[in-house]
Amino acid sequence: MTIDRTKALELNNISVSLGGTAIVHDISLQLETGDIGCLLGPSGCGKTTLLRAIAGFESVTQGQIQIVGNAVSEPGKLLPVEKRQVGMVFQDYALFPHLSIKDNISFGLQGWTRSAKRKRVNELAAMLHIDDLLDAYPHRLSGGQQQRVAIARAMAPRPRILLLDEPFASLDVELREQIAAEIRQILKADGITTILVSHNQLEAFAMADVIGVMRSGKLMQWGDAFALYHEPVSAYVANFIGEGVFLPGTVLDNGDISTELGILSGTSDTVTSAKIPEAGQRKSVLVRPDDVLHDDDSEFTAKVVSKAFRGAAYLYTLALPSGVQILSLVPSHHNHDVDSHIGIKLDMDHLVTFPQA
Ligand SMILES: Nc1ncnc2c1ncn2[C@@H]1O[C@H](COP(=O)(O)OP(=O)(O)OP(=O)(O)O)[C@@H](O)[C@H]1O
Repeated sequence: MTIDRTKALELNNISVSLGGTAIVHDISLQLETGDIGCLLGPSGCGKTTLLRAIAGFESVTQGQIQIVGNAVSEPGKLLPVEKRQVGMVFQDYALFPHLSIKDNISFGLQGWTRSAKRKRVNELAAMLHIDDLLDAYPHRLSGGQQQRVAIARAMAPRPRILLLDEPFASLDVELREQIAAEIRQILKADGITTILVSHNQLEAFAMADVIGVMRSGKLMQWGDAFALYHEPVSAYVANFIGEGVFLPGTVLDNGDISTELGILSGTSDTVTSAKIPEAGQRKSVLVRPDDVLHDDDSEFTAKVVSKAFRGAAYLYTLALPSGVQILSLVPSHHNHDVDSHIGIKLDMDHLVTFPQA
């Protein structure tokens, strides 16, 4: 049986200006029904503006936004927010202080019968573990509890799309990843298509099926966490997602790349360019910390510059003889002193290279 994976959200080449300044440039993306997408990027890159355009608070100067196949925004057309069937959770949660939690959650359920309302409120309260708070008022709740209520309120009318703007921003940093994973399960159980804004990649990884990395109003890459980490399309995305360094290298006649840590072969440049690189070209090879293995028998050595304890592993910063520094993630029972020399080798199953800057 094929599952109907209708496009819940489609952005086709949209641009958005604020006060006459172009903020979002020519962005296209799609989200399937029930999927969770995350817009990730540094402060000021236009994530919130894009979310607001999807919600209907901002109009587009170019392109089209479709929600479940209906054009809701295009130049000259802006379907009002209340007609888009979107649910929203803002950073500050914006609960109604004079309403009980129960009434906050059922606020958007006008027109529902009393029993249908009660059923939906109880169902969401159970999912979000706020059942015992239904008669309380917002001021009595912790930040985490208020956030759950805000999410329940936005989910209640079964919106076509749920929009979350930095939903974990006011929670403790240690809690964020865990709560993101928990909220993901709840959204998935309810089948709600969601798009959230974040500048924290761990949050994005824990929560989203698809992640869009933004920079200066542009969408640099739209893909799952694996693709962003292992197949970044640009040096910017490679730098932004995960840790890693660029190891200088030179293309050999057979397409392999000669580097300070040996000759590297494997698919390279498949992502950045269809052309086979020419011999002699200088390249930057993306080396992730998990690509660098400790091996006492290796012909290559590096000096330990610093190390950071990460629980199960140490993240070592190592200096190669040329001075180039690389990172290596090593199980923490291998404890090497700073300034000592260790043998290392690369273990990479595919190469990601970029033209050398
Ligand atoms: N009304 C406005 N008029 C002109 N420029 C604006 C307006 N509102 C926001 N901007 C600018 O638009 C850019 C994008 O802002 P936006 O809030 O979308 O970014 P963001 O990626 O969500 O950032 P953050 O993570 O800090 O919230 C910023 O440079 C901001 O200064």
